[in-house]
Amino acid sequence: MKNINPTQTNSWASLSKQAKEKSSLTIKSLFSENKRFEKYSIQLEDILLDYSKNRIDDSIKASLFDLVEEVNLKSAIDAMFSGEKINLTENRAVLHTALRNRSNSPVYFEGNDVMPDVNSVLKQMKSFADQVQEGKWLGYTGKPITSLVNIGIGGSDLGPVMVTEALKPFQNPNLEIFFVSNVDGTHMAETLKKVDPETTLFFIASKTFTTQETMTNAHTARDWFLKAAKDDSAVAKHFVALSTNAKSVEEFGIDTKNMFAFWDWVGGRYSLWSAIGLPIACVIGFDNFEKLLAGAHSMDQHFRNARFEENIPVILALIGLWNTNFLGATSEAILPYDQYLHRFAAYFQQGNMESNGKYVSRSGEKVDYPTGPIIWGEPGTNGQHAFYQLIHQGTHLIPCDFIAPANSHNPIGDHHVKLLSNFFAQTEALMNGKSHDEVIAEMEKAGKSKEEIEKIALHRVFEGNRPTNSILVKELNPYTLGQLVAMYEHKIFVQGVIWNILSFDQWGVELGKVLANAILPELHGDENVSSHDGSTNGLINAFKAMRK
Ligand SMILES: O=P(O)(O)OC[C@H]1O[C@H](O)[C@H](O)[C@@H](O)[C@@H]1O
Repeated sequence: MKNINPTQTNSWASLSKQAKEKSSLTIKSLFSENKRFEKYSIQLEDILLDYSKNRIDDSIKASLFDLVEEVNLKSAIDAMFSGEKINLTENRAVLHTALRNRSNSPVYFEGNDVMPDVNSVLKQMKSFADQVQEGKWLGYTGKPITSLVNIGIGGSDLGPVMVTEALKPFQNPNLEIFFVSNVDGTHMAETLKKVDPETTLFFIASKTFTTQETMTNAHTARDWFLKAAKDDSAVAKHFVALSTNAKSVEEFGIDTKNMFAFWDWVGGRYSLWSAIGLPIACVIGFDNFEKLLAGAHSMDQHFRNARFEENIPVILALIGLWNTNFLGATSEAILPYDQYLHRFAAYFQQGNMESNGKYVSRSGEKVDYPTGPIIWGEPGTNGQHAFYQLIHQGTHLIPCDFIAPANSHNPIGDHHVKLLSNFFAQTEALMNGKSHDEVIAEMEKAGKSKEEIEKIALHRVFEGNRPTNSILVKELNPYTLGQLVAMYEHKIFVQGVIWNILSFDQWGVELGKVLANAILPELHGDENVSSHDGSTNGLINAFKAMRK
């Protein structure tokens, strides 16, 4: 992968120029071209992306595609898929695509095909998941497992949470799943109240098997379990490990035959396709887990092979880049019109922000352009009654991705058409807005007095011209969810390549961890602490005083 400062490219210069010249360009006006929807939308199997409601015309679009040529995106994609160590600071390859490589064609890492290992863990996962699904995996008193508790954090939590929530309609009704991530004892305590040691299976999910939160929770769960089981040998029936670190798994007391392995070329936030996905496979069944992988694989193929002009992740990346670097947006909202996707934005908060929240370039210099935006969002229509006010009339430009399924798993009465009418209306409103004249005409028609119109009219004006993407999916199922997740993963990758940053490390999470480890012993005992700055000392000492 080349080291190219994007701002030094010709296309960047052209985009900057166009951003200035076309600062008054309105999305609405772009629809004077009546084929805009056809030209600015793209369908891949059951997913339709409409990106026509963006402040992008043909020449901006052309310059954006020039930019990916200038930064050599094609070779970067090849480097990732072919196992090059593109995670330079950790000297690691980035091969989560191999985990869902349903074609089984060889994928080489350091000269060896990784597919036999990938397939062998998938086989082990299938055998285990089948037993849990069929009620054949029995606890220490001979009862089938009914409760699954995943103990993990970050990438070892968010993916399985998001997917199991999204695919609830596919869940085995005999199984219930819980997630404990926070080191706050409350998370564990409240979960343990709901489960029975005889019928509970714990998944200790940690790539490193050293993460403080996860290890603390795992020990607490084991103590709780042994208090009931009173027999160390029962642990084997109730604890499995999902990790790359066999040594620490063994030290914890989990038999390595109950360990499901993955490899350091799988990044934590890209790991739901690996053994980290075992709890997913257990609750929705292995067949459905394979469909999730197949969906992601189909998006991988599309990303790798489609021309950039027809490439969904590339297009999404370029639109995001335009909004961030040329229109000044600092955040992006992900707004699923599907209650099952209620953790989708949270999942991609880690995906995006841990990947592209970086100010140092690949060459070790401080970048002088914005990189990854803040990602946030909640399901519609709840968001509409909470924060859409700011999206419509606030001072920040917030590009939004609206996502909706055409068919609901719960077709009750007219709920779904009501939901979808909002999905369509919001992007229309964000684009068109409502002019002062329209407001006045509307108020006059409603018989409002001149004084009232004068007093209120301006507050009822919507500037509009706020960019959105709409992603319509025939149905939310394992396959389409796999596609959607891989789509955003690759969007993040493309943006990282253009911004010339390293998307697959996460040094920014380290400092806080180290300082917390230094502070931890200081929290014991009564003596005053004076080793920090005034504020930190003051807070620690106040905490100690409150504890007395
Ligand atoms: O899976 P683990 O090794 O326990 O790591 C869990 C998480 O912790 C770290 O702080 C990283 O920032 C995350 O990327 C990772 O997913």
